Amino acid sequence: MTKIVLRNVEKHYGAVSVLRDCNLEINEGEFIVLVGPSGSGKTTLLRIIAGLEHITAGDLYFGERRVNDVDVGDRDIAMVFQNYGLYPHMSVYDNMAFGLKRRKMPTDEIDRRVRKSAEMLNIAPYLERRPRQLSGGQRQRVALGRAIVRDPKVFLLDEPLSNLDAHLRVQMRTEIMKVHRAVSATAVYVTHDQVEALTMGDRIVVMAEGRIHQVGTPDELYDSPDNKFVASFIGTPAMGFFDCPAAQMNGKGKAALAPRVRLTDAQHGLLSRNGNAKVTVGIRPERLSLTQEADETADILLPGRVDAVEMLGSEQYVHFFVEGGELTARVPREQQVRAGDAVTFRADAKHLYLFDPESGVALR
Ligand SMILES: Nc1ncnc2c1ncn2[C@@H]1O[C@H](COP(=O)(O)OP(=O)(O)OP(=O)(O)O)[C@@H](O)[C@H]1O
Repeated sequence: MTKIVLRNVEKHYGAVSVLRDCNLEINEGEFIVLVGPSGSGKTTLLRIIAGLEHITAGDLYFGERRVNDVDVGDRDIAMVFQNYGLYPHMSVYDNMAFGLKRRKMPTDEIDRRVRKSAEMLNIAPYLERRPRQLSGGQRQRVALGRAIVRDPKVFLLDEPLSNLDAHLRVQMRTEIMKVHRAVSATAVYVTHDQVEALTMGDRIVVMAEGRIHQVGTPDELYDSPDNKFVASFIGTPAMGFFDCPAAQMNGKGKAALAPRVRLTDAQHGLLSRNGNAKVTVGIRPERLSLTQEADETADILLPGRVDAVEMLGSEQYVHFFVEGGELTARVPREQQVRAGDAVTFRADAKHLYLFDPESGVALR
């Protein structure tokens, strides 16, 4: 186990800046997930931790030791990749033993470690097979096994489940977390899938365009996103937004189709402190429910028109336009809603998120 610290890390390829001013502390034994859209710099950050990429500026520490210039082989890390990286001509056993043999570990110790890891990962019956004789899920277990036999201080995983089907992916998430607990190494896991991030991470690092936007526990990111990007990226279906003049937020509603927004006193205070003429309002889909236009009890009343309905079996996602934006609501399947319908949704003021429309920063 080791603590990993990044201070003001930058990565440029020539004139192209790929990572900008990245600061992060990963605690000993923690399972950290780097999540973000394609091209946000997750893999680059992971490869920097591995020592596969050089840092353009800034510092990287493993514990107290500055490792900017330490070779991959001297960092005591193990990596698991999306494409497994197994040797096709070797048996599962030899794939797992390979790294240990190269380090001249005694044969009986290698055997003990390979068999113990194979037991843990339920691949003991396949030790004599070649990788091509295994399913995708079994190959991924071998790749994990090869990493854990080395008993590394740091475990780096780059989209290890993205080649697996949806069902297997869910199963392997649990397996990986079990393995992590058993080996108690510090783990850094890259994914573009926010559900994977929320279910696996002790903490999550949300990245976009080479920057770290927010670091927090799944609850912190879900409940208190620092900006509109994090708010929209974390959560399925995604949070919807509409822009609203601050002056309209007095409970009256300007026109027949304008949202009626009756804020809490605290939210009014926030708006006047920030001095915004306009504000972006965000609402999570599970906080909206269908109501009538004349609903006098609602803090927030949102008349709109249905854009599309996604049926999911147990429930449906209703996407609807309101003045200033588009929202999504989770609606019980019994409630009949069709594209083109005029609808009115309600929400409680305490479930609103307020953002600066220019910068996207959450108002606090
Ligand atoms: N060797 C390189 N030379 C120039 N640009 C590069 C190089 N490697 C990566 N990049 C660029 O750096 C950016 C970040 O890439 P990176 O692979 O880290 O993103 P990512 O978040 O892991 O994306 P993905 O989820 O698609 O793998 C991308 O815009 C990519 O094109």
